[in-house]
Amino acid sequence: MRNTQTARSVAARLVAGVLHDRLTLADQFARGALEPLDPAGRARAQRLALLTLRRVGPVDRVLKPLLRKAPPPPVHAILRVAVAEMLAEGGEPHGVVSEAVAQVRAGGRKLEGFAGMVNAVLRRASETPAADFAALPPQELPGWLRGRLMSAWGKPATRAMEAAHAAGAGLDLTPRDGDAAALAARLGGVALPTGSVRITARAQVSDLPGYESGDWWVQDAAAALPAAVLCARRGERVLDLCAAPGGKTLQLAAAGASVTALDLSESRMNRLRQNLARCRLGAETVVADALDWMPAQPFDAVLLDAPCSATGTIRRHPDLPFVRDPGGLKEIFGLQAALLDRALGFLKPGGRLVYSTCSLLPEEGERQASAALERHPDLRIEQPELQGTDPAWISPEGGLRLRPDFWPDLGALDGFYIALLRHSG
Ligand SMILES: C[S@@+](CC[C@H](N)C(=O)[O-])C[C@H]1O[C@@H](n2cnc3c(N)ncnc32)[C@H](O)[C@@H]1O
Repeated sequence: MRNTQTARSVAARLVAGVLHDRLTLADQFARGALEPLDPAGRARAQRLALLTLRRVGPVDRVLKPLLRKAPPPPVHAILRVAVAEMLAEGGEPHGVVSEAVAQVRAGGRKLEGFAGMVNAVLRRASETPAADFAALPPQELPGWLRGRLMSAWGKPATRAMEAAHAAGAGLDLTPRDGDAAALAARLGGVALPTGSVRITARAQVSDLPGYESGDWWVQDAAAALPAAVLCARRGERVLDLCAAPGGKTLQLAAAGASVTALDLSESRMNRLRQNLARCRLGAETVVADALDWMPAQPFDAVLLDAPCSATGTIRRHPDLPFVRDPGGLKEIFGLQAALLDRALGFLKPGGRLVYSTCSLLPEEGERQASAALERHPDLRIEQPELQGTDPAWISPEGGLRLRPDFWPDLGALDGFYIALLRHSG
């Protein structure tokens, strides 16, 4: 095959992998999908795939009237990536169209017959004014998730979340020394009200000043808040349960706590250890199932960042809605409740627990906290007091609800739920 190893062709294969084979981008990267490219090509292929997946709905609105029937998945993906590049990124039509045609020609006997159609369709698509494309409704969430979000948060909020998903996410950093203003000035970013730094310019993470010396780590502004709510103090014994790859462990260790980080996954725990080493921070690491493990001594505080649907992270992972379905949700809700009960048993009397999930579903947030209060009559929920958060984000039971339609002027944040729980004594 000729011409199959460009950023555009790899992007098209990634998009087909998500939309047709229902593979996450992470799975495809792990299988070596980016390997044929140099570092700049890899970054470009990822960017193009993300750009396309965030706009499949609008792209298909442009393509549908131009197609007599759906072409084979590899051709469809080439068309989708090309339309996204031309209409959302201002890609120069001549170059985009001729490479798309070359990709189809290089696709062997099954695909080469589509070259003429691809040429004609993309030329017509390129005539769409960019402003008309930008005005199309954003990519909709799949029905199972959209329905749940509509009933939890209402139609306007769900639409606003879809718009935030389409807009994507900047690069958020957590400063090791907590000085967001200084780090923002050093890197040309913006200090966010909650203490994270947002980099809006395109940047290669490992090229940014302070990466090697571990002066900061990548962490969405919302993901930085569970540890902020826990507010670990120097010398406290803190358990980070479900810890890997360790963004929250780094925060707890940077606060001076004596941290035990536990996770089920050895490979993810290795990433946590690498992150600790880069940031010159220390923690005890344990690879174990939290449901079987027993600590030698109870803890002052526990942070339980439970496994979840990850529906709060679609800004960063636009592949998720296409590959996930509601199957398995009940099981994960049950695991969250079991982990919460287990984690409460690891606390000293009067100790505190932060329960968090990067989910938009109340079943993984508000309802888990309320159900825990019912199961444990001596448990109470304390309202978190955090700089930069809006009092309207406190939900009726007292937890903190974060959604991607919040902070529209600052570039949004991931969806999260955070509750601070304490035994009465
Ligand atoms: C949401 S992620 C944690 C992210 C992490 N807290 C951070 O800030 O980087 C959930 C983690 O739970 C771990 N996990 C799932 N089930 C577990 C169990 N039964 N015991 C321990 N860890 C578990 C997964 O391996 C995964 O790393």
